[in-house]
Amino acid sequence: MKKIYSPDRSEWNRILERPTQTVADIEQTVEAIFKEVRANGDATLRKYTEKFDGVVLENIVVSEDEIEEASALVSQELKDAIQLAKNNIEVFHKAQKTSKVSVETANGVQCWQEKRPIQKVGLYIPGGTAPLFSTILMLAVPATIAGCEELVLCSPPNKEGKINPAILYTANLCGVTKIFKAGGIQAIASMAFGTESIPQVYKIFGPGNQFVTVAKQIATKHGVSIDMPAGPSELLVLADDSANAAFVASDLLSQAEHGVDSQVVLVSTSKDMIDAVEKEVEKQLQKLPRKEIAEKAIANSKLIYVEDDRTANDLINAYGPEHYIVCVENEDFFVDNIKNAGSVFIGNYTPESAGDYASGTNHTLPTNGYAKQYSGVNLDSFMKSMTFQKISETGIKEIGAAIEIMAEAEGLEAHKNAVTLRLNSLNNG
Ligand SMILES: NC(=O)c1ccc[n+]([C@@H]2O[C@H](COP(=O)([O-])OP(=O)(O)OC[C@H]3O[C@@H](n4cnc5c(N)ncnc54)[C@H](O)[C@@H]3O)[C@@H](O)[C@H]2O)c1
Ligand SMILES: N[C@H](CO)Cc1c[nH]c[nH+]1
Ligand SMILES: [Zn+2]
Repeated sequence: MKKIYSPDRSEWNRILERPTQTVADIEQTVEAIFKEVRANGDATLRKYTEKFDGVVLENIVVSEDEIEEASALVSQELKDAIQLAKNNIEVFHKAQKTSKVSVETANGVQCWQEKRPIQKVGLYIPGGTAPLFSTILMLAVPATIAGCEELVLCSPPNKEGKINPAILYTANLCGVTKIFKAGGIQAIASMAFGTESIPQVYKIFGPGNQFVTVAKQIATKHGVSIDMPAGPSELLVLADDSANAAFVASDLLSQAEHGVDSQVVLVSTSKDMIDAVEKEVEKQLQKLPRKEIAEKAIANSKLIYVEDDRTANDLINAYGPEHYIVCVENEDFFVDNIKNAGSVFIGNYTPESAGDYASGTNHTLPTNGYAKQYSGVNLDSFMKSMTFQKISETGIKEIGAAIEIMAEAEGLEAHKNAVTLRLNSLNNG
């Protein structure tokens, strides 16, 4: 990890640059695969599954038998843990329901706003380096609470042409029945355009590596919307001397082990804490089964010393981390003043892993600085807000003249006429 002391503000962007490829880097590859999928559907999906996942697919659609077999391969202990996590995620996302907003803006003019579910949604479940079955809970649970009608799930197959049993078990538990063996760019393209096997959807959700993330961004040019760019995992920990260095190191490593392009950062006003965390990271790293991956991510990561709380807070807002752990005595100041972060974890006993799995919050979150403008997945992500209005005879008399004047000023006579006809009919009647 690179130690940086009191960096000048002008250097912050450079120091905190993400190791991730962006749209510009892989746009051409993505567009070429999109074009092929659009033209040749399943045949292209098979071709790129062979190329990128190294498997010749027998079937793209997961069968009922495969789902049944998978359930038998998942231990009761894991099933119970998944159930506990599902319950908490349901509680938190059900609590996000809001009632309709209705107001009489002028005498006889009633306006209201209601939410309606997005009918067809695509759920991407990462499976390249680890089978992230927890992501199904994060997507299928809110989609179901929202009332989405069609849930389409894609996840990359392994070398045997199968999807991990825990993914199939969790999908089935969440009532997802349309499950397809498709990963990466080819999966996103398939959901964007539809193929012989995979239905086209209106909005694509879910995290993934840089190829998945850029493919989702490109999909928006082809009429599909997305939750947000949710790419390689990131964590920023803010710690002072009240933090536990071993806990902090374990949190940094928890996100470093996701992928070589994960980014983890420690910000501290204590040089002693920085040194202690560095030692702990080195110690804990040796014991990790995914040491090789975590080591590469850690090599890219930063330990940053800043002189005071205000500078620390400004730097964190300039970075906009996906996950932000606050482990300092002065926690209220930082919690009150965070403007850009996907999800915030407060105190020594709130590991980021809790949000990844079981506390109830959603782990599908904006990365690469997109926390500055995007929310993480939540119940509203699966809904659209629609407005309604009903205007009475009194109401049109109340606002009609203003509409006529404004329409005329914009040179739109037909607009004006739609009001004038009604006012005349009321005046003549
Ligand atoms: N931001 C979030 O909310 C969030 C949540 C969970 C996971 N994540 C991130 O998701 C990612 C999961 O990545 P993963 O790789 O394990 O699984 P993945 O399913 O996202 O990607 C695997 C697919 O990538 C494609 N691929 C691999 N190499 C390629 C290449 N050279 N060219 C084109 N396509 C290629 C393959 O088709 C493969 O199926 C990690 O980076 C993790 O940090 C983010
Ligand atoms: N930390 C990931 C979000 O960046 C989510 C996840 C799933 N499983 C474990 N972690
Ligand atoms: Zn994680």
